[in-house]
Order: sequence, then structure tokens, then C-alpha cells
Amino acid sequence: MEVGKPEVTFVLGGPGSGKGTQCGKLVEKHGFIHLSAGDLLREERNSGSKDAELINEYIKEGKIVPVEITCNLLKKAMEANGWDKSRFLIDGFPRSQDNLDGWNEVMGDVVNVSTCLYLNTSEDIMTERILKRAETSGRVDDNEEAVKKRLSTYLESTIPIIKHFEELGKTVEVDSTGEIEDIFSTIETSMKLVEE
Ligand SMILES: Nc1ncnc2c1ncn2[C@@H]1O[C@H](COP(=O)(O)OP(=O)(O)OP(=O)(O)O)[C@@H](O)[C@H]1O
Ligand SMILES: Nc1ccn([C@@H]2O[C@H](COP(=O)(O)O)[C@@H](O)[C@H]2O)c(=O)n1
Repeated sequence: MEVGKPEVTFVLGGPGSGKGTQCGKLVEKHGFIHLSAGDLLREERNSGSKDAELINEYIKEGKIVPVEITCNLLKKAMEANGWDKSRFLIDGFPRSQDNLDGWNEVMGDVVNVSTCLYLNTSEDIMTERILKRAETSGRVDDNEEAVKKRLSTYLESTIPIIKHFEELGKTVEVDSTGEIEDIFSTIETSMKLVEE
């Protein structure tokens, strides 16, 4: 960890790839602080702020909210959690070039991005998981039509970001098909959180 700078792991993958589930386990066992961009945007929408309507429209359409809004929410949440000596998992961000550019402008010098954890599984599995989650989630974007849009945003906008971090030698790719515990064990070894 660079002295005085928080360390950030971006957690990326398609909708339903298991980002939130695995982040929860990483928090429990390894003491990371987990911030989900999607959760922060849903909270902001529900608070009825001036951006609420815009955020809701973007979420319903599976589109990526302008970075000024998302980056500001992330920065505030990081500060609220304590800046120094923290290890953050930032889940679902940066999802696009606009996200990455905005982040670099505001956060580029003040945090150290060490890793991009990429959870990769098939579109069929992602869709199946989300449609199952739809039975209880109440999310406006957990339905077949929205999942198609979210998958296409993922393929068009997020995959290039994952590739960018791969070129920097920062992407750790894990197959997120199969049992939750098995995926978690692979993440732990791939991120060198445990001895092999
Ligand atoms: N390995 C797994 N096997 C079966 N179900 C899983 C697995 N991992 C996660 N799930 C379930 O699939 C659903 C989606 O998982 P999760 O919310 O972790 O994904 P996500 O990548 O954060 O999705 P999103 O980006 O849409 O919020 C949840 O209902 C979760 O319980
Ligand atoms: N960087 C981001 C992250 C999310 N969104 C919007 O929220 C939706 C849900 O995100 P989840 O990570 O909870 O699946 C997503 O489809 C986007 O509409 C965003 O704009 N920018």
C-alpha cells in the first residue's frame, strides 16, 4: 500500500456475475470496505435528490449515469468510511471510458488502484441469476428486457475498461461460474489474500 493513500480494487463483471456476493465475503473475511456504485446510485435516487429522476431513467435503461454524479457519491462514501490506511472494493465502477476519465481526474492522484477483479461467466448464467433475484429484489432493472440492455452496455462499455486494466497488468480474472464458496477460494488465491 502506498503511504497515506487508500488502496482500491475495482470489481467488474456483467450483471449477475456475482460482484456483490463475492464483495460481501471479502469484507467478512479480509476486512475490505465495500462500496457498490449501483447501491450508491439507488440510495441517491431514493433520497429524492435533484438527480433522482435522471438516475432512475438511466438505471431503467441499463445505461451508465454521468460520472460526475457517480464519482462524487463514491468520493463522499470513501471519505465517510475513513480515508487513510483503508482498502476499498469499488463494485461496478468504472463501467465505461467516461467513468474512468472522471475517476482519473478527481481521484487519480489521491488513491492507488492496485487491482481490477474481473468476475467472468456466461450471459445465460448471468441472466438466469438475475431473473431468480427478480423474484425478491424489487429492482426496476431486474427483468428480461432490462437485463438485455445491461448486458449490451457491459459488452460495449465495460469490457474495454477491463482490457485497459489488463494492459496495465492489474486485471485478475476469475471464472464466476459454479458454487459461491469455490469462486471465493479462487478469488482469495488469485488476489494473493491466502497462501496457495
Ligand atoms: N455462484 C453463484 N451461484 C448461484 N447464484 C449466485 C452465485 N453468485 C451470486 N448468485 C446470486 O445471483 C444474484 C446476482 O448476484 P450478485 O448480486 O452478487 O451479482 P452482481 O454482479 O452484483 O449483480 P448486479 O451487477 O446486477 O448487481 C444474487 O441473487 C446472488 O445471490
Ligand atoms: N458505475 C455505475 C454503476 C451502476 N450504474 C447504474 O446502476 C445500474 C445498476 O448497477 P449494479 O452494479 O447494481 O448492477 C446499472 O445498470 C447502471 O444503470 C451506473 O450508471 N454507473
